[in-house]
Parts: sequence; structure tokens; C-alpha cells
Amino acid sequence: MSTAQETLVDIRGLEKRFDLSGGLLDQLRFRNGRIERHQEHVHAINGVDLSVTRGEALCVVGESGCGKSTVARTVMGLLSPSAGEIHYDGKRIDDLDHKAVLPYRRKMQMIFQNPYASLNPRMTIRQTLEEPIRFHQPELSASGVADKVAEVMQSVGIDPDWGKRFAHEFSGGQRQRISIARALAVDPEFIVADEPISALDVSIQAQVLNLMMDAQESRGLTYLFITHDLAVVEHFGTRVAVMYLGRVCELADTATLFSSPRHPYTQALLSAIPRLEDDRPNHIRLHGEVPTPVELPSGCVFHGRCPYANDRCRQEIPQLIATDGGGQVACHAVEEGRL
Ligand SMILES: Nc1ncnc2c1ncn2[C@@H]1O[C@H](COP(=O)(O)OP(=O)(O)OP(=O)(O)O)[C@@H](O)[C@H]1O
Repeated sequence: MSTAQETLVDIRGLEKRFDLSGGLLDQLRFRNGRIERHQEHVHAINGVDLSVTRGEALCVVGESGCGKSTVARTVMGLLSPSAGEIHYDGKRIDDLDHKAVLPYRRKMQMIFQNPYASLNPRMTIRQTLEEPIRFHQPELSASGVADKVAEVMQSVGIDPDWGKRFAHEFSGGQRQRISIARALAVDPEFIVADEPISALDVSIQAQVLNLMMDAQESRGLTYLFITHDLAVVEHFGTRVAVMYLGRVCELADTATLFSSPRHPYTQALLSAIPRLEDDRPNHIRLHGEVPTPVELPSGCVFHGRCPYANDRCRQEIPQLIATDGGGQVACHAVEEGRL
């Protein structure tokens, strides 16, 4: 199999800035006797490169605000990138017009965190599931659509006879199953799941996760799975990308990342997981807060909290380099053999 066939989604140099300055009047500042225009931005993602391999579940982890959801929404075309490119199955898609992007909209589906907000309360479940099928497969007959709805409801464990009910008649776990059914109804290849179980009761999180894994197996799906929950990653992920302040600082297959994390931030994240026998090497406790993404630190964005930072780290942005374990890490200390 060629590399082009293996890479389903390729994210290259992705950046997303949100403008914070409001209108022109809000942007004007009086400085040194002159009026200057001052625009503030949130630098939500700052040069993310990620390739998602067909058939894998690539988990993206990191603390709140590191840019995980912005990556998810930008890949799905819900936000336009400030810079960078998104390629799907070898074709650049971030610059396509509305019509040209439609076939990709069918292949790429999203599951959101909140199953309460993501289902239309005025539509029955049947209508909710029929809508995307009719949109993407207008050639299907009414009975074809009905069969498809019944099949997809069955596949997520919801009785097709409940199609006339509304979202509020279901529990949180059932609603998330319905959201998954809506994504699966158009036979996608690639699913971006943004914290799909974190709004659910702990007791049903595993069921929904298992449903997603079964769907991956039976339908050959590829996932980009956004989460802050490392236990979920360990269970679900083929590979893991760790983000800090809008950049990927480490990427590795799941077992390697958990057994021998290389980046000091990854080591600190994993140190935070409670374990019975805690004899892990490189146990790191982080001090200080994550800096604001409005004024990014120079050099490595992690340097202010890193026990290994030197002058180079304060000045030069580290790029991802290959590690012995087959992963990638963006860290001068690792590159220089100091860590
Ligand atoms: N529409 C927006 N306007 C301004 N800033 C935004 C917007 N959306 C996100 N941000 C900011 O961009 C940064 C990244 O946010 P994002 O939601 O992608 O992070 P996250 O890692 O998904 O966090 P969480 O786990 O809390 O959802 C944050 O500082 C956030 O406040």
C-alpha cells in the first residue's frame, strides 16, 4: 500500500487566530502621542502538522484551551484556517467552494460533546436521521431512506420503533447513540469526535466508547478523537498527539507514549494519572499556569514551565523530530540528549 493510500487526512501547518479586537474604534490606542491601530488575537492553533492514517483512531489530548476543538472544527470546515492546508485522501479541501466540498462533507462527519445541544428538539429521531440521508443521497427512494434509518438505529442499539419520539424522551447516553447514528447514516469514512463521552454519566461512557469501537471495526472508520481523558486514550487510541498551547509537542503510538513519554509536558500529563504503584521515572510536577494564547511566549511555548529549558528553548521554536520509539517530539532537550 502506498503512503498516499495510507494517509486519509493530512493537516499541514494549520493555524487559527481569533480576532479579539471588535470594531475599528475598539482597536484604536493612544500611544507615544499618536493614535495606533492595535489588533489582538487568540492564537488558538499555531502550526499543527498531523497525518491521520486510514483505519486508525488518532487521539488529540492536552489541557483545556490548548486548541483541540479548534483543530477539530477547522478540519471539519466549520472554521476556516488562518494559514495551512487540509488534505483528504490526497486532495486539498480547505479551499474548495461549497459545491466542490459536498462529497467530502458526506465522507467526514462529526460527533459533538453535548448530545443535548446537538439534536434538534423539534424533530423526531426519524426526521433527524432522514435529513442527512436525503441531503447526501437524494436518489434513494422513501423506502430506501426508511430502511437506512432502521438499519442505523439498530446498529447503535436504539429500537427503530422509537423513531417517532423526540430527543428529550431519551437519556444522555441514548441521545449520544442517536448522534452517532446521525453521523453513520451517510456512510462516512472519517469521524471527528470532540469529547464525545465527557458529558455522559461515567456508567455509560464505556458503552458509548465500545459502540464507537465496534462501528470502527465493522465500517472501517477512521477517527480523530478529541479528549482530555487519558484513560479513554489508553483504551481507544491507536496513536496520540499531545497538544500544548496550539502546537503538537509529541506524537506516538499509544503504548509507546504511555510507556516512554519523551516530551516533559507529556511526562507531566501522564504523572497526573493516579496509579497504584507509582515508580515511574521522570515524574514531573508542573508549576505555574499555561500562558495566554493572546501573547504567545517566544521559542518553545512550554519553556516557562519546563524544568529543562535553556536559552535555546526561550528563543527557538522546536520542530517535531523522529524519536527512537517511532514517534515524534518537539523538544530541544530531547534533541540535544539532555532528556
Ligand atoms: N470563537 C472563539 N473566539 C475567540 N477565542 C476562541 C474561540 N474559540 C476558541 N477560542 C480560544 O482558542 C483557544 C483554544 O480553544 P479550544 O476550544 O480549541 O481549546 P480546547 O483544547 O478544545 O479546550 P477545551 O478542552 O476546554 O474545549 C482557547 O484560548 C479559547 O479560549
